[in-house]
Amino acid sequence: MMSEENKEIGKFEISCTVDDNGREIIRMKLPPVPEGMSKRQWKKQCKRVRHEETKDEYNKTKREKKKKARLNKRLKIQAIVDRGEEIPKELKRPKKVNDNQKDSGIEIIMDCAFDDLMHEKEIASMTNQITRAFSSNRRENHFAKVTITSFNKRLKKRFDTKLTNFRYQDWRNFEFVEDEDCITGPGVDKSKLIYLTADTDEKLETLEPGMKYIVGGIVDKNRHKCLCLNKAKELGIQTRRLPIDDFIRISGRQVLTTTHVIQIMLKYFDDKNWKEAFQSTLPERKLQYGIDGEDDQTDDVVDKAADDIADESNTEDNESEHFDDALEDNSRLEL
Ligand SMILES: C[S@@+](CC[C@H](N)C(=O)[O-])C[C@H]1O[C@@H](n2cnc3c(N)ncnc32)[C@H](O)[C@@H]1O
Repeated sequence: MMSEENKEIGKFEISCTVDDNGREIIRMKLPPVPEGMSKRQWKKQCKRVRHEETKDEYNKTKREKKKKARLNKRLKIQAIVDRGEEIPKELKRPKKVNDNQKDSGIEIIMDCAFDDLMHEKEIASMTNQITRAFSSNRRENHFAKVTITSFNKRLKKRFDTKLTNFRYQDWRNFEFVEDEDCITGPGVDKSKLIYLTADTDEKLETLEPGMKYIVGGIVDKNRHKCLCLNKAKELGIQTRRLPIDDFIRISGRQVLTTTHVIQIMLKYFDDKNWKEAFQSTLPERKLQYGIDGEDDQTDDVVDKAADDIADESNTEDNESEHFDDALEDNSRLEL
C-alpha cells in the first residue's frame, strides 16, 4: 500500500510517497525552467535552494532519530543484561583502543592555515574532523605521527574554549603547533614532503614510510578549488592525488573530506590494498553513486558528506564519543 501526500515546501511542490517498507520517496515538482538555463542547471539550483530551506528541519529530525535509536539500543542491552545473557557482538561498541597497533612509519601533517576561509559551521566541522582523525589513529591497526600546523586561530579557540575537556595537548601521536615550520621552515627536506590534493594529475602509487603527507585541513564544499595545489606549487612541494579511479567508481570531482583521507591512509597499511582502504572507509552512498555513474550528483554527495560531518559536530553525543576517547587516552597515559 502506498500513501501519498502533496505539500508545499518553500517554493517547490513536493510529493512525498511512502513505500511498503516505510521508506519516504520525495519528488520535487520543478517550476518552469527559466530562459537561458538548461534543465540540469535549473534542477541543481532548485535542489540547492530546497536543501537550504529544509536543512535545519532535516538535521533536527536526524538528530532525534539517532537519539531514539541509541536509547532503544541501550534499553535492549539493559534487558539482555537483566536476563543474565551475554550481549551479542553486534550490539557491542567497537573497542576504542587498539593495543596491537603498529607504527605505519609515515607522518601526516594537517595543514590548518585556511582558518580564515571557513564559515563558523565549517570550523565546527573541522574541529570534529580533527577529533575523528585522532580516534581513527588510535583504533586502526596502524598509526601515524600527526602534526596539526597553523593551529592558531578559530580552530584553536574552539578547542580552548568549547572543547577544553578534550585536552588535545595530551593526545598520543598528535602534536598541535601554531606555526608551519615543518612545511616551510629552513632545513625542511622537501623531497620527503608530499601535498595530497584531488586537483593534481599526479597519482599516488604507494605510501612510503619515512615520507610526510600533507592534508589540507579545510572544509570548503569545493568553494576554493586548487587551494592546496597552488600552495604546494608556490612552496615547491610535490603533489599527489589518491588513486581512487584505479580501484573504485566515483564520478566527477573526487574531493574527499580530510578525515576520510587520513582514515584511508591508515587503512592502506593493513594490506597495502587501496581498494580495500577506499571501500571500508567511504560511505556506501558515495560508492554507489559512482557505480551508477550519476555524474551530476557527485558534488551533492560531497556536500552531503560535509554537511553530515558538520551536523554531527553539533550533536553532543558525537562530541562526547570523541571526548570519551580523549579521556580514555589520557587516563591510559596516567595524566
Ligand atoms: C575537503 S578537501 C579540501 C579541498 C580544497 N578545496 C583543496 O584545495 O584541497 C580536504 C583535503 O583532503 C585531501 N584530499 C581530498 N580529496 C583528495 C584526493 N582525491 N586525493 C588526494 N587528497 C585529497 C586534500 O589534502 C584536501 O586539501
